Amino acid sequence: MSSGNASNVPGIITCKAAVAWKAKKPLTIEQIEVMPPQKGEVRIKNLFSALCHTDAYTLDGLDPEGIFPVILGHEATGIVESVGEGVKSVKPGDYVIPLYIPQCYQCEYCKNPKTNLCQAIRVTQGQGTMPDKTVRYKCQGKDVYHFMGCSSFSEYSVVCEISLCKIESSAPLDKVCLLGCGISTGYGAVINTAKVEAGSTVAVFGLGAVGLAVIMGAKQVGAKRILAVDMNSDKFELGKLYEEVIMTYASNILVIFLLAKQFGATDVLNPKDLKDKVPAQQYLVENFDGGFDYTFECVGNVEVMRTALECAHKGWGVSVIVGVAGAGQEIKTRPFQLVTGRTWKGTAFGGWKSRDSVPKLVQQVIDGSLKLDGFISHKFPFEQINEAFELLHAGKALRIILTNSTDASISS
Ligand SMILES: NC(=O)C1=CN([C@@H]2O[C@H](COP(=O)(O)OP(=O)(O)OC[C@H]3O[C@@H](n4cnc5c(N)ncnc54)[C@H](O)[C@@H]3O)[C@@H](O)[C@H]2O)C=CC1
Ligand SMILES: N[C@@H](CCC(=O)N[C@@H](CSC=O)C(=O)NCC(=O)O)C(=O)O
Ligand SMILES: [Zn+2]
Ligand SMILES: [Zn+2]
Repeated sequence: MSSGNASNVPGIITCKAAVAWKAKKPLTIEQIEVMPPQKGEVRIKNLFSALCHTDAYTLDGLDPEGIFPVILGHEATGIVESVGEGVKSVKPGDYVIPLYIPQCYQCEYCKNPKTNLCQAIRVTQGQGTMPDKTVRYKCQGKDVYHFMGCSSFSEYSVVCEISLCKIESSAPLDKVCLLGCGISTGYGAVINTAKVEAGSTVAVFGLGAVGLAVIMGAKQVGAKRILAVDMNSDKFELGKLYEEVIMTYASNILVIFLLAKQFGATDVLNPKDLKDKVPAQQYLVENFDGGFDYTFECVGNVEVMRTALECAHKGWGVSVIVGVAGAGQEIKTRPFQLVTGRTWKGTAFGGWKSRDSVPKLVQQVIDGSLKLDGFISHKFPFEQINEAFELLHAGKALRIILTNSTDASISS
């Protein structure tokens, strides 16, 4: 790797990255060139990054904004390597979490307490570039696009200063990467978006890390009944999935794999078990006191979104869409469902204003009030990234942490 020069101006870094050249094809580990950070930009060394379903969705060609070749990845912890002109909030050596929803503090969205959707760089971020409409990555002489403003499946990446938060150096860096997306999203969906009250009833569809974080949040706020729904019954109990994972990937498994019930679910349902093909919403309304106070869709399936809305309680039930549906998909229901008092909402990053909130969530991890271990099923070296995608697709993993850098150290 070559870095820097005699005048202290950062130079091009040559390092490894997992490049997605095309949709639906495995990533390839390549030598890439990472340009120096420009005005308002920061170059970071990614230490740990985790896979989110949204990375798989984009690699599968389902994202209308998907663009290739690209470096995916958006749940990471890193260390600042160099900063561009004008950068004040971080300096080389600071530990950081990249944020796919930035916080500029200046746009009308940042000034509005009702939203976390800073729009300062949204257009160019969606086009896979930095705000000046150019990219900072090259591979085999070709430009490679950025992803969600993060591209953490690279040893080094360049991100906007407004897309970074500085975190405590004492944080467990190999775990708090999860706060860059999935766990913050599920937890925030409960706390910020739905504002679930103690004593509520809750149904959660989809028991990946996002859905399990919803369950964790619902339990924390004192929900009295939490139904966990998944087509994969292995997600309900500590056991079956765990045993299979141990047998297959014995060298990589962590001995912490808590599933729906361990997170706080009081009831579980596999819709495949419903007799006589009764629609799931009908079954749920009939068997759960007319429906739930709050429901959360954490799958990305528009049929499930409809079920989640229609099993929210008549008169007051609120259904939150968390899952991201594929290009061309649309939601539908009878308007009568809304006329009769159900509310349909959505959430991005759990409603957290990112730079203000993520350092506080990290602090909660440090003080032990927010626990992340149960969301981590595997830790792999970065080079095993394709195996990690296969496990996620097969429903045999929650969050898989990739160790991006040889000098990253793992907390106990
Ligand atoms: N709105 C936001 O800000 C964010 C949205 N997401 C989205 O949230 C969703 C969940 O993400 P992860 O937990 O990472 O995914 P995951 O792939 O780990 O988990 C999804 C779960 O849904 C289950 N599932 C699949 N089909 C189902 C069905 N018909 N009914 C019930 N369960 C079903 C799977 O078995 C799996 O357990 C994805 O769509 C992802 O793109 C993720 C992060 C942030
Ligand atoms: N690019 C897609 C939409 C993808 C999407 O909805 N992303 C979520 C985060 S998913 C994280 O894992 C999100 O927060 N979106 C807000 C945003 O401004 O993109 C499409 O074009 O439909
Ligand atoms: Zn994500
Ligand atoms: Zn803003």
